[in-house]
Parts: sequence; C-alpha cells; structure tokens
Amino acid sequence: EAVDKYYEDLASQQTVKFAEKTGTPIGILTTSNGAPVEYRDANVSLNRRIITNEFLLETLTHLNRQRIPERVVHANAAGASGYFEVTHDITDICKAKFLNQINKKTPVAVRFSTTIPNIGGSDTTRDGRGFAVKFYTEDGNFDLVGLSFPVFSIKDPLFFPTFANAQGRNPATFLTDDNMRWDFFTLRPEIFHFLMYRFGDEGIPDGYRHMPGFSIHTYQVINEHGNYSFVRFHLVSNQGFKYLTSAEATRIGGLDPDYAIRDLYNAIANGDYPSWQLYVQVLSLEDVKRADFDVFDTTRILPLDKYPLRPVGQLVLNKNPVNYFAEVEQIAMCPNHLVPGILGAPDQLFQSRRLSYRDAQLYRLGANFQNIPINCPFRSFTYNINGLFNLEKTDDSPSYYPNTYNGPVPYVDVNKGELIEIVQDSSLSFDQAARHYDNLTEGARERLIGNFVDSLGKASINLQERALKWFRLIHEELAERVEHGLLYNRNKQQRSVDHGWGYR
Ligand code: HEM
Repeated sequence: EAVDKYYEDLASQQTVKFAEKTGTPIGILTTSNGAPVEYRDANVSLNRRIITNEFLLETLTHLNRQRIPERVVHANAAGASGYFEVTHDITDICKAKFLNQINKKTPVAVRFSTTIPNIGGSDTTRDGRGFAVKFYTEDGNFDLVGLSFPVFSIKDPLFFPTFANAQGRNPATFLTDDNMRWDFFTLRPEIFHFLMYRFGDEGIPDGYRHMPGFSIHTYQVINEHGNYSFVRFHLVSNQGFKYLTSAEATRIGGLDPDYAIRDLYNAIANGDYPSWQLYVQVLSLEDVKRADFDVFDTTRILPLDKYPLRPVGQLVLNKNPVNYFAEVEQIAMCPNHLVPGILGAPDQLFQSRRLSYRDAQLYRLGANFQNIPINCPFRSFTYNINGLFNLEKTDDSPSYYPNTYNGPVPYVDVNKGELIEIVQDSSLSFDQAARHYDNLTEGARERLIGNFVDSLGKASINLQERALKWFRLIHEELAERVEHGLLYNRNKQQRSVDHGWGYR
C-alpha cells in the first residue's frame, strides 16, 4: 500500500520532476572554490595521492559539517510559504501596517512542528504541534509562534526547561519515560487542562493542514490614536479539523513517519493550497480590568461566548520549500520579532520566550542568523558589524551611533505604547478542564480516557494514584472512568501473569 502511494505522490517524484524541468545537467561539477572536477570512474582516487584530490578532501570534510544543532524542542517539522491577505478591517484596534488595508497581501513563511520528537521523528506522535508564521511586513518581520492547542502547559516560565526535559529522553536510558512525564504532570497540576487536548482528539491531527493554530498569549496591540486592545490570535483551518486515532496513527506512522511533511508537500505540489482564516478575540483595557480571571494566563482559554472571534484575513500556503535546510531548518521564529502596532504579551511566560528563542537561534545559527535569506526582513539598517558569515553590513557606512556621517537614523513613533504591568498568581484551570470534558461527545470521551489509560498505565502505581487525585478534583466521571481503565489493565496483566504461573 505504502509503496504504491510513493510512486504516485509528487513528494517522492521530486528528483524525477527536477530532471524533467532541467532537461540537461545544470553545469560542470566544481569544488566549492569553483575548480572543475574530474570524476570519470569509481577508481579515480585509488592509487593516487589523496592529498591532491581536492574534491575528495572537500566532500569528506563537508559531510562532517552538515549538521547544525537541532532545535531543543520542535525539531521535527514541515514548512511552506505563501501569503496573508487582509479580509476585514481591524485598524480600530491595531495600526500594524500589514493589517491596514483590506486585500493587502503580505508574504509569509510557515513552520509546522511536533514538539518532542527529534528531527526526523514520527509525525503521527501524540503531541502538541507548533504553528509558527513569519509575516514579512514593510516594518520588519512579525512572528506568530503558536501551537495547535488553545492553551499551554504551564504559566510560570521557571518550569519550562524542566517541562521540556520531563517530556524528553531519560538521561540514563535515552527513552521517553512515562514515569518522568506523569511525575512532572502530577506535580504541576495546572497542566491538566493542556492534557485534555494532548490526550484528546487534538493530540494527533491528521497532518498539518487539518489543525488550527493559537497564539495562546493575549497580545497587546495599539491603534494609531494610542488606544490599547488585547487580542488572542486563532488560525482556523479551511480544510476543517481532522484527527487520527491512536491506532490509526500507529499504523500510518509505521508505514511513513514523515506522513505530515509528505501530506503538506503533496497538497501544495498538486495546487491544492491549504489555507486558514485568521481571527482575533478582542478585549479592551476595561475588559482586562473587569475580568474575574487572569486573561493573560496561558493555561486558560478566553471563553468564545464572552470574547467572540473577529475575522482578520486569510493565510494561504502555495509554495513548497525549494531547499528544506535553507528554508525550514534555518528559519528563526521568535516571539521577539514584533512590528509597530503589536507590542507582544505582558505575561511572564512571553517575556521569557523573548530571551529564550533569540538565545537558541544565536546558538543554532550564529551571530548573523538574521542574514540567512529566509530570515531577512525587506530592509534593515543596523550598526551590527562583522561576526561569522556577516552578509548584511558589507558596505562602508558608519559603524557607530550617534554619528554625523549619514548612518541610519532612528524614527519617532508617537504612539509606540508600553506593555501594561500585570500581577500574576499561580494558575489552576481545573474548571476549564471540567467544562472541556462536559462538552465532549461520548466517542471523544472514550478516546480521551483510552489515551490517558494507555499512557498513565505505563507509569508507576503511586503516580497513577496521584493523577487520579487530580482527576477526581476535575471531574468525577472522568476520574472514575480513568480509574476503571487502569484497574482493568492491571487485572488483565495480573490474569496473564497468573495464567503464566499456572501453566508452568
Ligand atoms: C517559557 C516558555 C517557553 C520557552 C522558554 C520556549 C522555548 C523554545 C525554544 C528554545 C525553541 C527553539 C527555538 C529555535 O531553536 O529556533 C522553541 C520553539 C518553539 N516554541 Fe517554544 N518555548 C516556550 C513556550 C512556548 C509557547 C507558550 C508556545 C506557543 C504559544 C511555543 C511554541 C513554540 C514553537 C511553535 C516553536 C517552534 C518554532 C519553529 O517552528 O521554529 N513555545 N521554544
């Protein structure tokens, strides 16, 4: 089945299409220094002096330098580019130039990712998905670095690094470890709202085209009169939401771990361009002050009945990467990439992300990562000079500021705005987790419980008991059914063990 499909799909025919497109070889083989290379037969380097074979030396040493550090989270990904088109006027709340006119189009690059697997890992794993969009606007790049779930796991940034470690590999066994996970989950119970999505149907979307995207953070925006509003961004798939059950995901991922990368590539190659409608939930400063909960809490949703969705525009992906490494691996999505009109979010988690991503990208891609073509804004005039692979500042303009010799000058934004100061306390979103469960169909409840039992059943009994304590506080029925599933599995194991002994 899988083999038949590969012969048909455009992703697996990429090299054949390239040959058809070019007709003849694209040039004479050279070293990277431009010297023509002789490569007549397989024996060309035997009985010759290796040290004079520039081609061999170069390819051997270059091979060893192909890898750069993979992202510490969200390493496994697909990407594409396209455009964003404004469909509705929101200039009353936000003065960002790329949003200031209906039908205005802005180029975008998008990177979709799983969170936990390493690069090349399975696309059908149960996990939150990254949905990161880079808008190349006339005022610089705006990166909306969101997730496929409307809530995040934690509110306090202090726990992010160890949250990543707890979900990652056990340092001794190099295996992902359900004891580590459930230990962390049950010690930070605000995560249970997030778990309702992770273990629910949202936990394995059917490819990236069928999933939504959420900013999660409540961003602060400003209009041209200097008035603040607060928005949560939602990207709703025009392909609809589709998920895979755990059993389907195991089968599909076994046949093709790159299922979601292939699906996105083929859809775009076939001209079936995926698109999303961008919406915002809008709050005024008064709404923020009046709300009876922290509207900046990343573990909570903002109720849609209270803060309805307001349409903004369409995101369309119509171009596959020409080179994956150049356009997807090297892209630097950063919550710190903001444009006038969008101030970022005032919560502590967001503030921490502003540091973390920049640091990650300096480490992964080097001091001049903004010079890599996929990261370049339309224009930039900085006083940053030199550094490894500096491609930006190669002219003779002044290297210091202030100066009287026509170096770039700052502009004045009269309504720049300042992020508001907020006070945050610890979070507990059990009420929303309970409401989430109440709203599920019976089928969705059964799948959710089955997935909880599968994962929790692999953790030790004391962690199962600790988790059940939290489940009981969230929802009696949910707790009962998870407990029943765990006991049933334990009894089953017991029975098979008894059977084994009896037999012996
Ligand atoms: C304190 C909290 C967080 C920290 C410290 C953090 C840190 C990181 C780091 C270091 C990366 C790798 C960046 C790179 O190497 O380019 C990353 C990637 C990512 N994070 Fe976070 N993260 C946090 C919370 C979140 C939240 C709340 C979201 C969603 C709203 C999110 C979504 C993503 C996505 C989508 C990527 C992949 C970006 C890409 O496609 O290149 N993260 N995160």
